[in-house]
Amino acid sequence: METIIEVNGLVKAFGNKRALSNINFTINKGEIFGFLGPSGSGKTTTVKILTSQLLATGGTVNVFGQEIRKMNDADHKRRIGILTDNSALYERLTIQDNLEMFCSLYDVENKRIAEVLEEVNLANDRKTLVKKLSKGMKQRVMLARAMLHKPDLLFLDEPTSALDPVNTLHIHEGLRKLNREGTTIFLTTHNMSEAESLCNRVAFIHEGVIKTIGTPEELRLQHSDDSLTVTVKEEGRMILQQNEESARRIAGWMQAGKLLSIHSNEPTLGDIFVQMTGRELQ
Ligand SMILES: Nc1ncnc2c1ncn2[C@@H]1O[C@H](COP(=O)(O)OP(=O)(O)OP(=O)(O)O)[C@@H](O)[C@H]1O
Repeated sequence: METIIEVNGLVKAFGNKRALSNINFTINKGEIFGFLGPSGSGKTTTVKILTSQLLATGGTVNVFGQEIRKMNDADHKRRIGILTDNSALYERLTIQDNLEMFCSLYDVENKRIAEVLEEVNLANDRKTLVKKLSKGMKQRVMLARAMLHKPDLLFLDEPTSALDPVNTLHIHEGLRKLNREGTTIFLTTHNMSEAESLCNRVAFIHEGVIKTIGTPEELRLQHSDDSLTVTVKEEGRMILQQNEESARRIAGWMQAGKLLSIHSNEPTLGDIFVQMTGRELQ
């Protein structure tokens, strides 16, 4: 499997404040990797270091097999797409003109613009001036810009933070499509349902330390308490532990046609985050 990002012992300090402590992880080609943590946990700092906008204090970061500090050549930059809160747009130009400028910079044909605008649900707004757009629409234009050149690696810092649920779903579809076409995605979020629906693997970061890394499924299984919630006619809803006694009671309710629903109590990623850190993700 091809490694796209390899981070070893990453440390970042701002003066005497440590924002990141001994961060280690690897991301393989084709993954959608989620970096989950509450505000101030170190997500943006990590993205900035991985995209060479900020220098690390210690440790090593390799992207596409090359040390990030040596990654200045245009070819490498061309392979990366970035959406962060400091991605700027030209306010006095239209969406189309903004994207055309980026096309010429990255040697992409203008016809690609229609495709990305479709993916971010802005196909009918391409002639609108950026200064007239809402915050969520601007975020979608910035996302379109980051996707325009079909980068091998896409960094998204809170990509749907300003979006309503309908546009969030639309964007998720667009990101899955880009991922199927070969783009590896590194995504930061404090939205656990976004991580559950999009990410192959997630890392939990808290106060600059990675608490755990795994697939959402692995993490749910590791933290599941094996209990079941059952709803029974005339008796209501109850929680049962999985054992012989519960199996006998469930079989009895089934025979009597009284079992209305049964499901395992798997924790959400948000529940697991609280279990591990004592803090909510939001
Ligand atoms: N330029 C800076 N100077 C000093 N401290 C900084 C600087 N940038 C970030 N920090 C501190 O580093 C820590 C991590 O910040 P970071 O922006 O990476 O968090 P985050 O997880 O991205 O938060 P959010 O979800 O709010 O964007 C915070 O304590 C923050 O105050």
